[in-house]
Amino acid sequence: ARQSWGYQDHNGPEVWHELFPLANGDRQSPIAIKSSEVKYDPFLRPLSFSYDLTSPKVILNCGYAFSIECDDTEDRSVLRAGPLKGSYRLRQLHFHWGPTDDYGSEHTVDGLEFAAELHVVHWNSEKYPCFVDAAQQPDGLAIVGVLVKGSQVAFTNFDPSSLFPESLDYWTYHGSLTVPPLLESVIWIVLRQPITASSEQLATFRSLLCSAKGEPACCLLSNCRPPQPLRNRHVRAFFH
Ligand SMILES: N/C(=N\S(N)(=O)=O)N1CCCC1
Ligand SMILES: [Zn+2]
Repeated sequence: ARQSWGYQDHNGPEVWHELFPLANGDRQSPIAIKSSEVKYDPFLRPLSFSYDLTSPKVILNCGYAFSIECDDTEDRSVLRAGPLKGSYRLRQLHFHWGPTDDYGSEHTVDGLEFAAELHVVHWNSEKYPCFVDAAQQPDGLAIVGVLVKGSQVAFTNFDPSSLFPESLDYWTYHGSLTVPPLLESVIWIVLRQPITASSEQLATFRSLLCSAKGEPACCLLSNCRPPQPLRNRHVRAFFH
């Protein structure tokens, strides 16, 4: 079915509220992280993840990005600890990017926009039977956001942790999906240290098509939602 929303003027983030009223909700994502306003939380634990190389199954164009979909029928690849209670099962990973290397990340840090952003999506498999159910719950999903800055870098294998930066320092806050249905079910864990991608890799992102087969080719030049109001939320830091 034709996608009802996208990133162009007629169907982009500024009009998502027309079809998805949650767009104006109180825990929307992404946000602009202001490092001077985050609060160190000594009770936050280090992230703990274990990813099985065989979990990723397919890579596909999901219309708003390309995503690597994983087999989440059992607890083979999980994320634990950090700000989380219990364990969250790997579902999929995908990227967001912009029309040039100057911007394209969804979260920003002290006004800094990065070239792109990786999202590694997990769901609370201890409390809920499946991703779709978990996505309706305030503690249903945990998404690791990895900022990507433009430059030359080697880039290899499917193990999502191969894409994590050296430091696992992170900020965390309660938010939402950044794409419709914008469900406010996400515990965001945004890593402080960015990874790097080459200009050629970012250009390849932009060559992805958002037009359906048989339609005139239309490239997905950008798929990043701008930061949303923080409202009555605090961002906690794992690091000093
Ligand atoms: N995780 C997601 N979006 S995002 N950009 O919040 O990570 N989704 C997973 C399936 C539908 C959207
Ligand atoms: Zn995303």
